[in-house]
Amino acid sequence: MLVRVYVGNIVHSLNANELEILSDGIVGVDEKGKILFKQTGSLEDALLAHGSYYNIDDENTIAEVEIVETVGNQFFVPGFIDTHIHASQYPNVGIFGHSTLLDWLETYTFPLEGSYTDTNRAAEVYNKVVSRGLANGTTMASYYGTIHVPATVCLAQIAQQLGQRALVGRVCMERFCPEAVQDASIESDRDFVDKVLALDETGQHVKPIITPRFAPSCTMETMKGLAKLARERDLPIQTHISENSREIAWVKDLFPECENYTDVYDKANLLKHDTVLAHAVHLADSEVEVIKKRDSGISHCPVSNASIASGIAPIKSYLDKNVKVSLGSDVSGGFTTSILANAREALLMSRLLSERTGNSNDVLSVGNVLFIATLGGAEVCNASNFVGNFAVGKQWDAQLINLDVEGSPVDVFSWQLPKDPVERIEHLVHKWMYVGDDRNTAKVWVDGKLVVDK
Ligand SMILES: Nc1nc2[nH]cnc2c(=O)[nH]1
Ligand SMILES: [Zn+2]
Repeated sequence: MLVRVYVGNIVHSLNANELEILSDGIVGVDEKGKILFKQTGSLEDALLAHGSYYNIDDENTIAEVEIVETVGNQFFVPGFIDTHIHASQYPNVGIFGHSTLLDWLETYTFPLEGSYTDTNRAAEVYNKVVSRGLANGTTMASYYGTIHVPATVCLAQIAQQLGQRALVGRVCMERFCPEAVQDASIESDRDFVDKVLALDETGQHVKPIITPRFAPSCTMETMKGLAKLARERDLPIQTHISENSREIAWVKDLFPECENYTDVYDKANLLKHDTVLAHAVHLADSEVEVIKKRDSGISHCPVSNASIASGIAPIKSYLDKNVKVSLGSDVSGGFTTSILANAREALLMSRLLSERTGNSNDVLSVGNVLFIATLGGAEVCNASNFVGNFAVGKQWDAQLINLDVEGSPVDVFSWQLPKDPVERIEHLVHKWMYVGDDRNTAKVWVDGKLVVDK
């Protein structure tokens, strides 16, 4: 049996507030990408202790050990999980003018999405967006495609081919948009679900996710039908919630029988343990309570929330209330696929919020945002039993970060580095968080397989 051993500087989240930083870490991974052991100390001792994994399989076969060791200013971190990205909107990144949500949808988004009757165009865009995400260290993403079944199945196939884990949603919408982007037929959803389930029987690589666009796009009856389908087939759900003030007022008008935005989804039975709610910028405390009670998760999309001027979500308070929180790029409301850029924006926005509220507790730490970028994402996508950090038994979904790479945007001054090895890695992580980009993502593994090697 081949065992790959990852050695050296290892950084991962244990929970929202605790980063484990090892300078002499050793993680052993089997051929199927499963983490067999994680410890510190001497490599020789570790290999001896786990002899049964690498010694002699039978009289003639000596199993192989492959070692990947960090050198210089390098460290391993878990792959990023982007819990909210519209793959179909990728051609529009950077193109949003002065719009805000509702006019942005009409002006830029619906016309582009309507064009995915052309599956060749979809394939071109989806190859690019999945590759770009992987190059930025995103090992798993929860995608919105469009209403089109062939194009959205194609997105699932491309993620599978390129080796990125993906939840893939056919967007369901039926009103307040051009006819070219209306299809709320449950038959389309059943067809889509069957086709994506057929691609991967484990559900750990690609899986369908039920996707009512947002409350204004669907009637209560349609949302109830989708919730029933998700529950019958044990599938996750994704939608948008409480992103923009005008949108919230509109939802109030459209659903006068409901107490608030969250109540619309609750009455539709859409809130469950694997429901991903994007944005959650302007929730009332009572709504946060309901989301927590249903064990649904939030996808925080800070770059999008700044770009189309939606507002600042109080993420630290959600974490303090033990609500599940993750990060989403929300391409193309957000102009980058980079979850590192979103983690940085989350940090900055939390500082602005704290200035406004006068509450220093609103400030997120680097550890907090690394958590929501990785393990938090796994929790929100109901995948934390197999990815999100380097716990024994999970799969090796990881990035090798190299601050010394040629052309690196980060300059490290060796005389400035703390002597203590753990503090030294912490210093490097902060440098990466604020100054780094995809040039520093040297290698990416999904399921133990190397999918990016720059
Ligand atoms: N950011 C964002 N919000 C939405 N609300 C409904 N649809 C969308 C979308 O495509 N992007
Ligand atoms: Zn969105």
